[in-house]
Amino acid sequence: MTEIERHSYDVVVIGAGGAGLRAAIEARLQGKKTAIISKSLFGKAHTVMAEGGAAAAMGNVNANDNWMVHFRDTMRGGKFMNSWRMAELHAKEAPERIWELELWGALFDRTKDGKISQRNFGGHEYPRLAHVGDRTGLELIRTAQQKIVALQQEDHAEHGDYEANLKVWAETTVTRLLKDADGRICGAFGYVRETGKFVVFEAPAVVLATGGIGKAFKVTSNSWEYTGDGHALALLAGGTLLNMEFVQFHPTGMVWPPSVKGILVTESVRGDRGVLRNSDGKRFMFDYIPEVFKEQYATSEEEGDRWYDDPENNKRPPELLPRDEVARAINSEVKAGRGSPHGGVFLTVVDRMPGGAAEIVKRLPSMYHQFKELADVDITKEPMEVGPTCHYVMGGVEVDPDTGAAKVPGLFAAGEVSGGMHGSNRLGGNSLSDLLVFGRRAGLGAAEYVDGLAARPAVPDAEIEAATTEALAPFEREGGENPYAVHAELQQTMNELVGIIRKEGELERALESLDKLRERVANVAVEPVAVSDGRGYHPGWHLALDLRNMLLVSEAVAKAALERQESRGGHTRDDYPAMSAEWRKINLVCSLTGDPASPRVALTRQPLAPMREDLLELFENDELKKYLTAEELPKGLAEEVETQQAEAAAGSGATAAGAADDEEGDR
Ligand SMILES: Cc1cc2nc3c(=O)[nH]c(=O)nc-3n(C[C@H](O)[C@H](O)[C@H](O)COP(=O)(O)OP(=O)(O)OC[C@H]3O[C@@H](n4cnc5c(N)ncnc54)[C@H](O)[C@@H]3O)c2cc1C
Repeated sequence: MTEIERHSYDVVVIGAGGAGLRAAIEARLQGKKTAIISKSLFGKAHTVMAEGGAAAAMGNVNANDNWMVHFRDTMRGGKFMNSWRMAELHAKEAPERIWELELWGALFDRTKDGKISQRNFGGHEYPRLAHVGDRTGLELIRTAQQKIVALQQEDHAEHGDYEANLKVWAETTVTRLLKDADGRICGAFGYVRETGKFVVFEAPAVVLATGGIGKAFKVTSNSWEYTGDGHALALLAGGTLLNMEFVQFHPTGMVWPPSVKGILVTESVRGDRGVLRNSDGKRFMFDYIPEVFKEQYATSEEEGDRWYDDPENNKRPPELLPRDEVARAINSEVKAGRGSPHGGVFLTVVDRMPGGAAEIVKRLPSMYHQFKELADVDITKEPMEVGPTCHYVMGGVEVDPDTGAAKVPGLFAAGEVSGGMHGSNRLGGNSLSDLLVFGRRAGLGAAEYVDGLAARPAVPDAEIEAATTEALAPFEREGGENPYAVHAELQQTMNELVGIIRKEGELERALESLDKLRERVANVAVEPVAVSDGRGYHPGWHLALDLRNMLLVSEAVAKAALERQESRGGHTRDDYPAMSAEWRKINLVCSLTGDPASPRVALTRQPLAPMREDLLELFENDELKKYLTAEELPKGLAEEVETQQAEAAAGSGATAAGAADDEEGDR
């Protein structure tokens, strides 16, 4: 009989990054007995890697900034596929969450007059990223942990037990969500990594805050824990995932040496005057300004450079276009044979800052050390070599924007694991503020859900038995596959066939490969180790279990990418290069179907909710016409567009479908 510990909570938060910690703090503040479960060490969540900052329209550096401008930028960045309600809540609440963080002890960099400093970033009209050098995520996590310790001290004073109402389960991985007979969440099942011991967390509400999926790709900026666990846990529990085709490839990852390929070079380098050049020395981004952004970006180097000191009277340089645009531009330069020696392009800050080398080191300390230590490159003297790297998944658990509730009663999600907020492409800096805004909302949503229950759901024994059997299965197989070999093949498949530029034939090949990999994943085997019933800190076993998750999310990404026949944000189809207003209206929703022992991803098309009239009014008519179909436009404008289309059709004999610029696209 396998030994299993059992613990009971009101709210279980899976993940100790920014979203998880903020959700847990909120649930505890609402009086709920809360557990935080994290497969990484406490304090080592992926959020600590966030460098650039947290976007919030506080207007500290440019008083013209406000939530409406931030909302507009976010919708533009996401190419209007965002859940507009999430983008609205985010833009309105982000400043409050940053000030709250400051009250809890965060030490942001300051402006000369003592306000929280804000820096420029791609796609943001005004300097908007609150930051701590280039270590903002670390400060966010440090502050949230400090708040958690403060709450634990309060609990100790009241109950004589620090963990009476808020306990952290570090290095503990959840492998299954548990449901009661009525299909409601009743807990989670996992193992302690150090000992391999199994634990059941009984709880009526679970918040998923597990981050992203980058480890399904070979070249990624993401850390080891990004194996799509939360996405897969939601699917396996009957939840749905939204628009998984949208995967962000950050334009600037390190390309050399091979051991560090993919590690991020923060966008702050470009925000702080860094420029991109090809092997001819040309500042090539001026050749890649898409139609939809022509109004907002400089067309000459001189104007772009003037913008840093006088943003009111100049347009921003195209190095600060949204990430998808910059990533595709770099990809095109490399493909055209104008890349750097190791397959990227050059990014340089040499001679670009008024304070010279000393200012570079001061403003970009982590980047200076990263290149010096990992690549032996002194960025104050030499350019960096950079190229696209899988960075962020916009797709994620389909949630109610206000409460973070997923489709399964009792399940909530926040942060990178959730979908909708960023549409087809996330703006830099919008994730850290997303974690705070929606982490808080999900914690609150979970607490209110628990308050509304007449009785706690019971955990059926069969659920625990099934989860135990599944977790032990890799030990039961003899002569099976090596999990590392299977993982390497999965990553290669995703990188090569479902990467930055996609084509129908390649996506079909990817799905065939994933089919074969499914059989191999079902056959991965590991040997017991010498301690703790054979399961004491056993990375091979951990990977064997994570593979199920990576396979499911890979299938979701590949299927959705094959279905969406347009190019938009983090989804570029070589065979459908234009953006289509008709496709914009469609969310692709993934769920699981078939044999529960070997489920398959099923896709359905779901209409995107039309934007509220008062939000539509925040945009210029010309901009709306570029994204929306005629019937989605405000009444007067729709009539104007219909007349134009009718005239165009009569003149050319062509059939006009969708909005005026529908098939013009933006790349
Ligand atoms: C290098 C880098 C720099 C970035 N810079 C910025 C930036 O400047 N600004 C910005 O806005 N965004 C930035 N991002 C994006 C941002 O950091 C992430 O999107 C964000 O931190 C995700 O936070 P999260 O709380 O959703 O997840 P995470 O911080 O990743 O936390 C996930 C947590 O879930 C846990 N977990 C996962 N699976 C399980 C499981 N099965 N069981 C138990 N626990 C589990 C993990 O251990 C971890 O504790 C950056 C990303 C990278 C890679």
